[in-house]
Amino acid sequence: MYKIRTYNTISVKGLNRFSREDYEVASELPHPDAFLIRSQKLHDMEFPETLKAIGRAGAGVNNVPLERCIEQGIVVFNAPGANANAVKELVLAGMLLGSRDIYAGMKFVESLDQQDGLDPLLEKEKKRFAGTELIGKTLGVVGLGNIGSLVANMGLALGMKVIGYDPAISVEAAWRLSSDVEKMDNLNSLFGRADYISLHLPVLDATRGLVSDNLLSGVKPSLVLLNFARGEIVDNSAIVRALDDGRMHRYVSDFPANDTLRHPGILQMPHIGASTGEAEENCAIMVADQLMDFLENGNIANSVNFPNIALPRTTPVRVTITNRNVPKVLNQITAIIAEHDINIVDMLNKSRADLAYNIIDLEACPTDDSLDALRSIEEVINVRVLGSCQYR
Ligand SMILES: NC(=O)c1ccc[n+]([C@@H]2O[C@H](COP(=O)([O-])OP(=O)(O)OC[C@H]3O[C@@H](n4cnc5c(N)ncnc54)[C@H](O)[C@@H]3O)[C@@H](O)[C@H]2O)c1
Ligand SMILES: O=C(O)[C@H](O)COP(=O)(O)O
Repeated sequence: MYKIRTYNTISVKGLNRFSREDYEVASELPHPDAFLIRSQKLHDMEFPETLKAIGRAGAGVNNVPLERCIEQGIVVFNAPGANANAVKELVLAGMLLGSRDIYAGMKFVESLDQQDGLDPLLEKEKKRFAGTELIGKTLGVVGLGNIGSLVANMGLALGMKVIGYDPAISVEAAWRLSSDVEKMDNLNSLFGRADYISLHLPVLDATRGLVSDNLLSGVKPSLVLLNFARGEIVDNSAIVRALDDGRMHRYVSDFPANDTLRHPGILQMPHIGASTGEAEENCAIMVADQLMDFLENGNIANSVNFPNIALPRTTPVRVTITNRNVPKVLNQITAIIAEHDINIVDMLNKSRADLAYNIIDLEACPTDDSLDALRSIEEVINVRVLGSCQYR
């Protein structure tokens, strides 16, 4: 029986992927094989020794200590693209909220009491809530991955001119992107030209505080900056300075913070970019399927720290081995298996940065001694046996 410990609200459709016969799934579960999470912060958590995998039902993995997971051989999965449409649609709402004074206009209407002469009052006051249109304006998209590419294409569909910046765009994302999106060589040029800028990059050491006084020094006063990526990418004090000095128009953010609350130029939402039924289902289903294939077959798809790898099962007994990616480990592994007279039927080895991962299908169950020998190889991080073998 595999044990999945859940954090946050995970869609039932995803939870139902786990069969009752083979899986126990609950929020309070000792000795879990895997965590299934959304934005739960794991940096300060000591992981149980039984933990083999973490499934993030979403895109951003800044809440997971990836380096520690590599050291401990824990595979971290996410759900790339599964919530991209939900975010794209909220960006559209954000662009409209930033260009038309919808929020202030609605607050004004809510402040009114029933009265005679309501119509003339509305007609008199509506000039306070006039705005501008999106058509013909320039949209700058920073990060052209799953979400950014959808946002860029949406901008074109709205009749906007779209410019984009992504120094590490993937081939898949580049295929998705319309050739009408103009590629920018640097962020300063993008920030200098755009009327709307939408951020769709991960928070990393290199992107923390990226939107700073420097970048905001050359923007248009009409600028609406949209942040549905992560709060840490933007220096809030620089935003407040730019708004207070009239150097930009609005900041629309999915990441409220104490220093941005109640600023009239900042429109904030409570991190709801991915909070649609569809996105929650897509993410939970994708990650649940990935976790099951990993726990049952050792295959890895959409990991953010391990190589992606899949080998069709050729025998009932499969061993997976994670090791540090240095020379001669594979030789030692196959030598130990041969010394114990076990036939390898099929195997696959893949590496990613400092990690290597092996899937080995065997003709018979490995013995206790052979497993001890494999685990004692200095560079081996973990060894799993998948199949109904009995051990002491
Ligand atoms: N508000 C929400 O609820 C919500 C929902 C989903 C994702 N997100 C955030 O949005 C981010 C992007 O999501 P995604 O699904 O598009 O991810 P993705 O991995 O598909 O795309 C991210 C893109 O950013 C690019 N990038 C990296 N560093 C960059 C830099 N310095 N400048 C410009 N581009 C850079 C990458 O090359 C990649 O193409 C996530 O990391 C997450 O933090 C927020
Ligand atoms: O990175 C993501 O996928 C989003 O920030 C969504 O986070 P959530 O799953 O907590 O809504």
